Parts: sequence; structure tokens; C-alpha cells
Amino acid sequence: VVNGVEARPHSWPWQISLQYDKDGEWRHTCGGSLIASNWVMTAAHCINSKLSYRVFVGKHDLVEEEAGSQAIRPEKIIVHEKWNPIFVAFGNDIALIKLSQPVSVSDQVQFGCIPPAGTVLPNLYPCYITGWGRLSTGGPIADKLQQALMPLADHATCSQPDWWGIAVRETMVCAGGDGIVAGCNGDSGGPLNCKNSEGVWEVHGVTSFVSALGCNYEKKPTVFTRVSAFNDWIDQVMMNN
Ligand SMILES: CC(C)c1ccc(NC(=O)[C@H](Cc2ccccc2)NC(=O)[C@H](CCCC[NH3+])NC(=O)C(F)(F)F)cc1
Repeated sequence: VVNGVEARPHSWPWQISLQYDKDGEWRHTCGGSLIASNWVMTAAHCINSKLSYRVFVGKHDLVEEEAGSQAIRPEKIIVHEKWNPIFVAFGNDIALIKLSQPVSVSDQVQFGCIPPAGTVLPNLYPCYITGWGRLSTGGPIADKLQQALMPLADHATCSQPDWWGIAVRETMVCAGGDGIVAGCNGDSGGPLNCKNSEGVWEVHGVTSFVSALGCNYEKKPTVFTRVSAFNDWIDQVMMNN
């Protein structure tokens, strides 16, 4: 997250760190959201079938050992069948990780809520991106979980020619675009958190892409997979696996 702040520890208890084994060392590669005791939602572009992964729940500082955190291996990973790795703009950038053992909830580990199907929030609705992604374009990833307030840019705004144009679909959500605050590499797969009218936080987006010109680039808001466009897919996958 570029130009965010350190989150109060464990205030986003569904945020997970997806890590892969690189020569015997575990490296953070993406974020994700715990949505059930044995299911994590992340981005399809985070998954490389050649790598072995672990899901770390209950974390705040990635360089410290933290009581209450737990690393679990995936049992299986299901990537959306319509995800096309060649072109992130086709959308469907969503995947579900079934954990090899169920996670017990605590004050540091909770499930994120999926919004009702079809929920489309209005322009400038205040949401928060969270993640351990780069702190600037090409910069280091964060040790401590970061958060940033990112008002939504509705489809009418985000699909303007000098914004994302036709690269953004109705199955995506845009947030930010002020050239200051943005998601960045390593935030991929993590949640866009929006508080609903009852005051309950919901995971409204899965961090998908930013401009190749730089993470915080004016009129190129961070683009998320819109979770409320995939309720049926999520239900089907969780029921059938
Ligand atoms: C829609 C199409 C024109 C399009 C294609 C690619 C992109 N962006 C990108 O490819 C930039 C490149 C980049 C690298 C380094 C620093 C900043 C940005 N990377 C990204 O946006 C990667 C997802 C890549 C998926 C494809 N392999 N996502 C992210 O970094 C994150 F965190 F924002 F989710 C943006 C748009």
C-alpha cells in the first residue's frame, strides 16, 4: 500500500499472508481473506501451479514471530475457470484456497463477510485497502500490515478514456486514483474493506491490478475483482470441494 498507515494490529482479522517456498525460505507474495474456517479468497494471478504455498493467519508483522498466528498448508487451490493469465483485464481474477485443516477463530483471526450478490457501492464510497504490498512503486514490501482509505470510483468514472477506459469491467471495482494512495505489488489478492449500512465490514474487492506506469498513478485507480459479482461461483466451489 502506497501512502497508507500501519493498521492497528489484528484490526482486519480476516487478512492473511499468502507465502511461497523459495529455496527453503517462505516469502510473502499476496494477501487474501479468510472467509470460512477452511477457505481463503485471493486473486487468481497470485497462483502459480509450480509453487508450494502456505497461508499465514493472525499476522501483523511479517518479520516477527507472533503468538496467535498460524501457518496452514493448502489442501487444494481453485482458480476461476475463466481467468486468463495473459490478460488481467478479462477479469475473473479470483481464486479460492481450501486449507488442509480448519482455522480456529480468535480475537486475531476472524472471517471476512462476503457482500450480498450484486451489491454495487456508489461513487466516492469510503473503503479501506489493507496489505503488506510495496510501500512505493518498486519499493520494499511492508513488514507491518498497512491500511489506506480509498474512496471508490464508480464504473462511469473508472471507465472514462483517460482513466482505465475499456480495461475495466462491471465485474471490477475501482478505488483511489488520486495519484497518492494506491495498492501495489504484494497487495494482490487482499481485501478492499467497506463498512455496510449496518456498520458491518465486508470484503467488497480482491486486489487485482494497478497501472504498469506505477502503483499510485493519477486517474489509474487500483482495480479490484468485485466480490459481489462472484457469490454463486464462491458458493458452488465451497459446496463442491
Ligand atoms: C488492463 C491491462 C492494460 C493491464 C495490464 C497490466 C497492468 N498492470 C500490471 O501488470 C502491473 C505491473 C506493475 C508492475 C510493477 C509495479 C506496478 C505495476 N501489475 C499488477 O497490476 C499486478 C497484477 C499483474 C497481473 C498480470 N500478471 N497486481 C498488483 O500489483 C496489485 F497489487 F495491484 F494487485 C495493468 C493493466
